[in-house]
Amino acid sequence: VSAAEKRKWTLNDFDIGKPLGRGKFGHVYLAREKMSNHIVALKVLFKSLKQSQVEHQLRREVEIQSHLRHPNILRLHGYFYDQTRVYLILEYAAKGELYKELQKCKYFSEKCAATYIASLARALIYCHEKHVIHRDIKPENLLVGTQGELKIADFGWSVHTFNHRKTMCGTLDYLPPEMVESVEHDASVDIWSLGVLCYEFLYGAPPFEAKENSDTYRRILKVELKFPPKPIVSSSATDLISQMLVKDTSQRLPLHKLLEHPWIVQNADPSG
Ligand SMILES: Cn1ncc2ncnc(NCCc3cnc(NC(=O)Nc4cccc(C(F)(F)F)c4)s3)c21
Repeated sequence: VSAAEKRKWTLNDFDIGKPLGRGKFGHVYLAREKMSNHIVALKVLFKSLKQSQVEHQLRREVEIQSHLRHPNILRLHGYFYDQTRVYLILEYAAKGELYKELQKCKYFSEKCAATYIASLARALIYCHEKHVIHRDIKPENLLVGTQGELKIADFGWSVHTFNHRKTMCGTLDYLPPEMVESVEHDASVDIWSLGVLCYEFLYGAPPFEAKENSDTYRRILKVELKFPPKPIVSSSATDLISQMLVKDTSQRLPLHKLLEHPWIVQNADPSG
């Protein structure tokens, strides 16, 4: 871990700037580290989040993040706490939250959507090579950097897959079904989420959206996938989405095959 990540930070190491957004569990501010003049995003977790509770999860997030260095993954430099709050020191994504851009323009062009999906696929291939599954890929967790590049943020819910095996290396015998079930899920959960995201980028809403959660749940389990007539979307795009939103995890299009799919090859801007 770099020296910066090890040192003990305090709030008065930073000048606090404008609010950037209110994420789950806390607010995010623009901030400048006084000594280096480095611009960062500082996430201040709500007091309600007892330090003890989040401490281990934060430590795991920092641990996972410390192994990840990728242009499409937002850096978490470290965290610190004072008597009242916990603070996360994050890379600043100058163009903010992707979901706000999606709300504004309703849906993205095929070229824009393909470029975003390709860069996310590359970032997820990188994560999976490091046995990290994000598990929470959605517009709210995607930020935009100065060059318009996507940054996957918030690994607060990600897992190191071999952790499971490590804890399970002895035996699965004593695990209840739900734990065995969760051990089952693997990197292919991120392929499914990327397929949902691709659909939402092109149509402006996720494929299984329904008023009631129970309906959404049923539609996901049935993979009730329908492509609306408007906006007009190419058949190669719907072909790609259909290969990702597959119930059988082993049949989902692997991420490296996604990068070779005609829709990506013909539409994604290689610079990402
Ligand atoms: C809005 N916005 N605009 C520009 C910009 N630039 C950078 N960042 C922004 N927003 C913050 C994005 C995040 C990245 N990583 C996160 N990580 C996290 O929030 N982790 C986390 C939360 C609560 C509890 C726990 C715990 F303790 F339970 F583990 C862990 S949030 C920006």
